[in-house]
Amino acid sequence: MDGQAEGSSHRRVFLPPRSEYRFELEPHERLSIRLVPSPTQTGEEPDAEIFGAELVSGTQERWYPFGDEAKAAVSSWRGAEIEIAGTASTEYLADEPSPVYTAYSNLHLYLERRRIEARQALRADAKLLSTLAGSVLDPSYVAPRTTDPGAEAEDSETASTVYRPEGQGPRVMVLGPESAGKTSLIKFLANYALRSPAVASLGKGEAGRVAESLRTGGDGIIYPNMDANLSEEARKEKREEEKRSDITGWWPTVVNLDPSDGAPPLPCCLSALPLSPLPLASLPSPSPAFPFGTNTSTTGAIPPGTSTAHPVAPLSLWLGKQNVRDNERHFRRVVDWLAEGVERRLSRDFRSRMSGLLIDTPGVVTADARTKYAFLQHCIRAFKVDTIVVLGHEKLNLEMTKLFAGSGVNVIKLPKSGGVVELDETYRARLKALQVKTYFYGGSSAGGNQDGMPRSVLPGHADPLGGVPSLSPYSTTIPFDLLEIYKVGQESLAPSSALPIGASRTVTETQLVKMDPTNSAADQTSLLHSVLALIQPPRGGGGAGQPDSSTNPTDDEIIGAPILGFVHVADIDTVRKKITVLSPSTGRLPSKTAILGALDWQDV
Ligand SMILES: Nc1ncnc2c1ncn2[C@@H]1O[C@H](COP(=O)(O)OP(=O)(O)OP(=O)(O)O)[C@@H](O)[C@H]1O
Repeated sequence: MDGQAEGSSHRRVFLPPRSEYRFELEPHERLSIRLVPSPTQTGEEPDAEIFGAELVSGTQERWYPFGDEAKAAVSSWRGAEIEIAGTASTEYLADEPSPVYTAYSNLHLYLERRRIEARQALRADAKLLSTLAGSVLDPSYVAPRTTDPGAEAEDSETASTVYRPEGQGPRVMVLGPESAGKTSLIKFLANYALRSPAVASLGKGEAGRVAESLRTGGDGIIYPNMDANLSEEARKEKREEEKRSDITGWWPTVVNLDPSDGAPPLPCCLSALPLSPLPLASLPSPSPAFPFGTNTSTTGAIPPGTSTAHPVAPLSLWLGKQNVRDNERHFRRVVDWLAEGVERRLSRDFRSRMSGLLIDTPGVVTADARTKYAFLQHCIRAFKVDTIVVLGHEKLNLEMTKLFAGSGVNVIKLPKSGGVVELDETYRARLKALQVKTYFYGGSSAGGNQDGMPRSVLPGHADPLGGVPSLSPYSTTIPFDLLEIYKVGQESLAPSSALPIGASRTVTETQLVKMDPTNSAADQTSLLHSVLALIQPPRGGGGAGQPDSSTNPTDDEIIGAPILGFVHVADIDTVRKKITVLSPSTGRLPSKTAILGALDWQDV
């Protein structure tokens, strides 16, 4: 296709009502789609959406770009005509009915009812309201961490009794085998929630205050005495404005517990992404590198996009592995910390609380049945899941129903969509490399092909996919002893003679080990070309020229610390005892405390 004038491939496709047009892009293929504004055959307004994100037609042609091997489907309730530019080696109109129009939208309606009930409960509960609006948390509304470090899953039930369900929106977990369409369903449910005509407010005027807070650069969270300092006149003006602005749409939090390729912001992370219907209520699907919108917080370099919903203050923790089964005990610990972060948020942000959680999970494999899905059970308890959705897996559905019978957890079976694409290992490896590359170098537009030949830019492709600008990564050289790097659960390489008498050399699989690049050649080797997560220094950081910790932080302080950014280890100078790292933006690194995982990358 390279070198071919893509303008020649403009074509129109007619979508009958409740149909689905699917496409799958190969490497180097790009596509643009727009909704043609002409009325349907029955004279109705046409409509089209991609995983629940509406395509908007207007007087000006509005094109939606796709690339990076994106695979998706355009669905239409009333029927529509779409115009397509570019080529896709696979594209077809589905010949079987899509579950989007039946099972998936029914699920959304059920969740919508649950959110409205939660809103009613919140509006009616004065004590809870004052708690939520307060900056001081009432501990009775915060679920504590479910387990103590190292405790087994079975112990966790007793610890969760303090949790209060009042005013909680639905907490949905989507389960299924690999490539069941779990992430796509989460995106669909998130988009439908964001687009809802409901107003996530506590009553008249609340939405205006949220808007005001966001407009003035705040976090959109309403604190109790925010109005107290205003003059009477300013208050009156505000009340007037509040009447005018009612933000519609819920504020769901997507929790991603699947650290494999495609995880936001990078593989090996577990994240909670509180979504906001402002400025625009949709998570589009231009590239699989950003499955849930662009994530700005960890780079500091990417300005929030105006064309996509983006998370407000997302929380990412470092698992350091792409497969949760590689070290399940460690996974559970990270999950507990993430759940605690989410719980704190839901206790002070009423809109997130009433909107609920949408939890994406790694695909289950047959081996999980042997351990009774122990890691899933742990996550379900940690996040106080009340609705389990099983996508296209009879046995898993039966087993979940049995496991949670009588526990108040609702298990719902949904069909898998025929459009879901099985992704192979080489695709997954390319996606992982693309995510890392995009993090450091930003997006690349489709301005030229590999031979440097200019090619006609497809409509909508002048800017990089996802609106992520190109970045010029910055390299910093740091002495070994200034950067504290930890790794999880590997045997210490100290010679036995250096250990106290009687001490065993084994380090438990969840213990954190401080790396020693000065003395350990093995540590130097494992650091080179790795991507390190920089975490919030547990004890406040050490300032310029000083290491972050004077005393060793505890394991939990490190595991539970939010990720502030990532660096790539480009070079290790063993003679000068320095490490050269690449970061996406200039300026001081956000932290000098890092964790190593299994994520590495080389620019090829
Ligand atoms: N209806 C559809 N039409 C076309 N492509 C689709 C459709 N539904 C899903 N896909 C694509 O199929 C692929 C797999 O779907 P998805 O990522 O949702 O599955 P998953 O169950 O989350 O997979 P994993 O187990 O890898 O997490 C994705 O590239 C997605 O965009």
